[in-house]
Amino acid sequence: MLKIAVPNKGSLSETAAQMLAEAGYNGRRDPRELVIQDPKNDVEFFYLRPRDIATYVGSGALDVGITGRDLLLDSESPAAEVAELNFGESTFRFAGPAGAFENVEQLEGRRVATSYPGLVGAFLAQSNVTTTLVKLDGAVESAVRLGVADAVADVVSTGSTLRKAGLEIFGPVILQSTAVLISSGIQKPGADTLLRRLQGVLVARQYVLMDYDVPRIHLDAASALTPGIESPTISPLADPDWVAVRAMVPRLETNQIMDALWEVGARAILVSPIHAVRM
Ligand SMILES: Nc1ncnc2c1ncn2[C@@H]1O[C@H](COP(=O)(O)OP(=O)(O)OP(=O)(O)O)[C@@H](O)[C@H]1O
Ligand SMILES: O=P(O)(O)OC[C@H]1O[C@H](OP(=O)(O)OP(=O)(O)O)[C@H](O)[C@@H]1O
Ligand SMILES: [Mg+2]
Repeated sequence: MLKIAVPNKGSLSETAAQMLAEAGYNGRRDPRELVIQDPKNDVEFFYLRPRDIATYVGSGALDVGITGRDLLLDSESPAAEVAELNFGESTFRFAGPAGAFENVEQLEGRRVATSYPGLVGAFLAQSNVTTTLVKLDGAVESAVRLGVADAVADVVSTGSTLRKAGLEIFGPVILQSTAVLISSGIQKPGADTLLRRLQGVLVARQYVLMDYDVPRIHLDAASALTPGIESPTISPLADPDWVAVRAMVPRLETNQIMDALWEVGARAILVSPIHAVRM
């Protein structure tokens, strides 16, 4: 039975659970449940703190897991990143009081607060900068105002938490993070199926199905707008001068593509959601 680690709390937990449900796996109903078996799919889910997931997977106690790339690197676990999961996107940055710092070298001899001492320590060492790391559990943005650190290094998404704390980003991007699927490195039955199903969920979310009719003489122009993944499906219509076309198109480009198709003579343009995909 494949043992899968899933975040039990925090920013990643809801989307991770939703993706697994869309991928056809059983989820937990009670948020206090720690382990859930899904015998039909021959998998078992362990609900753990996202920060601990890389440790469990890296040790081989669990086979695969969903966590953040920043947490994986911070843990220094030997678990390997298998795929990006297109949620939980953030950057990891240094920040300090407005105007106080311009580059990472200016942190020499200063105090830097972070919940990611492994990640930040490795980055500073690589940059040949010696600092005192102040290890905090969260809300690190308050550390400067409260006088326990001169700067912070933390997860930034919209930047609003930093702004509210009167801090400004400076220096290089420490890391671009995203939710990732990680593996112990030992190939277990079911791991490939999990990956394929999750990738199917990502594609189903990113694409819609577009159908339209177009005069045969304009087919090349229309097909160029909707090349699909491999190539569009072209079907004959009762009227020999017209054809029907079906292709997957990126969800975010739906309206621009419909406008452009209309311009080249396509009509009866229909868009439908994709519920599941196996590429
Ligand atoms: N605002 C955010 N936007 C996107 N990703 C985030 C955000 N905050 C944290 N993350 C990501 O979530 C993961 C952190 O998991 P963690 O359990 O610490 O979540 P959290 O939201 O900080 O929860 P908590 O602080 O309540 O424990 C990291 O991979 C981090 O990059
Ligand atoms: O750039 P923003 O969109 O403001 O998001 C970034 C903030 O979100 C997370 O905080 P969280 O709410 O998880 O609290 P924590 O610091 O206690 O973990 C992260 O640690 C940052 O503080
Ligand atoms: Mg947090």
